[in-house]
Amino acid sequence: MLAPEASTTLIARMGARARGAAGVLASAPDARRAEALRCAARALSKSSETILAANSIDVARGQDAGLSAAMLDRLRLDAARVKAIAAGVAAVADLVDPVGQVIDAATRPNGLELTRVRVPIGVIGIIYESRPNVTADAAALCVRAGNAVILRGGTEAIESNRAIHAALVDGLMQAGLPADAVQLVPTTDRAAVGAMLAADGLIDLIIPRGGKSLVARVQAEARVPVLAHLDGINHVFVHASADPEMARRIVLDAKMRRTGICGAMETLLIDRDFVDPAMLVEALQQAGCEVRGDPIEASIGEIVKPADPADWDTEYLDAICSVALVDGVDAALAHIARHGSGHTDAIVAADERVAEHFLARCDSAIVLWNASTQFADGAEFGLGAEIGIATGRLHARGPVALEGLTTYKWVGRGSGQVRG
Ligand SMILES: NC(=O)C1=CN([C@@H]2O[C@H](COP(=O)(O)OP(=O)(O)OC[C@H]3O[C@@H](n4cnc5c(N)ncnc54)[C@H](OP(=O)(O)O)[C@@H]3O)[C@@H](O)[C@H]2O)C=CC1
Ligand SMILES: N[C@@H](CCC(=O)OP(=O)(O)O)C(=O)O
Repeated sequence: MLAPEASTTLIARMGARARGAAGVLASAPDARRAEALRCAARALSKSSETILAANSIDVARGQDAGLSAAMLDRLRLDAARVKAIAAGVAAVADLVDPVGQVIDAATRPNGLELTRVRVPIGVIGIIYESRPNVTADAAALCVRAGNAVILRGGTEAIESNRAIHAALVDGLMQAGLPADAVQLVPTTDRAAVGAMLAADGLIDLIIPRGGKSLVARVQAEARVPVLAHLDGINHVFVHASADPEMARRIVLDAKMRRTGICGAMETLLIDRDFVDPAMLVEALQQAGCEVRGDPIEASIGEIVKPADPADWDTEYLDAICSVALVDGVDAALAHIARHGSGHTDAIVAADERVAEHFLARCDSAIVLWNASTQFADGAEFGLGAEIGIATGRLHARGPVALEGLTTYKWVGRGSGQVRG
């Protein structure tokens, strides 16, 4: 266990080094930042065996600790996955540089020319789950957008993360950029997470990517601005006007394509006037999903397990789903407002007016009409990659990639104007 003062000192040192590196990155030419990522991609490929050996230590420890099959799958690497990680880093190098982009420009009546120009945020701290590919993805996106990053990955992935981090640093140094641009918190002690959350002035933005326990800690302790990437209690609402076959396909995909990702549907809301609610419930059950609902509602078919109040607020991340009948779109919106987590919610409807009402009123980061919630993904949105899905209310919502990792500044060009 680290004493709180020791973790504060550790993060303060890392933050100071990151600040120095952020200055270098922000002024480095685009080609240099891109080159660093290409070198890092090559270093990752070359270190494949070292990374896999480190990963096998993590996986063995995870097995001993009784990690679930889903968590072990997220943790485990093989040669193909390492290759995909390296390819992902190289792909970020090919994205268009956001730094220096002019967002808009105007000339004031007095002749003062104003532009808004994209700039890096500075030092970003990311706290994320035990999934080693996130170490490379997050670092690559931060560096490409001119930011230094402090990475705090999940405990179970520490050895894998150390090996991946070493390759990333190798790439930075080959391109003449500072190693301190990408730092990995060297301890798994959660005191370091607390120190990151309190590191105002050292870290400019914290991105917490995780579930309930992390949410609670961030809410209680964060003194640094937070771009929350939190849980996905996602809904699909099937309106009375929905085409039944389209509804069936979307509901099945939203729940069952991958049950363990944050974009999976957790609650199905069906309009009481929809033609065949039981068909949707049966389709889920036949696909192996446990459906929890109100067994008294005969029209939703045979419900083996009743839903209790906690179900509406549960992110199962598993082949389990809650289902409720609701009276129209406004009742669905009220349910989502009460129980949703601001991640991704969808409506299936043929009635355009109802769908547009839902899209306008549902206040989640991603709202979809006639499409599966599993599209919540940076690559699917054409962003090239993602840090994750931002679930808060700040400027960057939904899939966050390069643009979300920048801020802007106003640049004024005058010819001697004074305000007088
Ligand atoms: N919105 C998005 O983009 C994404 C959201 N998620 C969400 O993440 C969750 C699944 O991931 P899971 O593995 O359970 O993630 P956890 O929330 O358990 O862990 C994520 C990270 O937070 C840390 N952490 C958790 N609780 C605390 C605490 N109390 N104090 C300090 N650090 C803490 C963990 O550290 P430690 O190693 O010590 O446990 C880990 O580094 C789901 O809710 C999923 O929806 C996942 C991916 C993307
Ligand atoms: N947005 C990504 C998944 C992000 C995610 O949920 O990650 P994880 O919980 O670590 O498996 C996708 O749709 O593939």
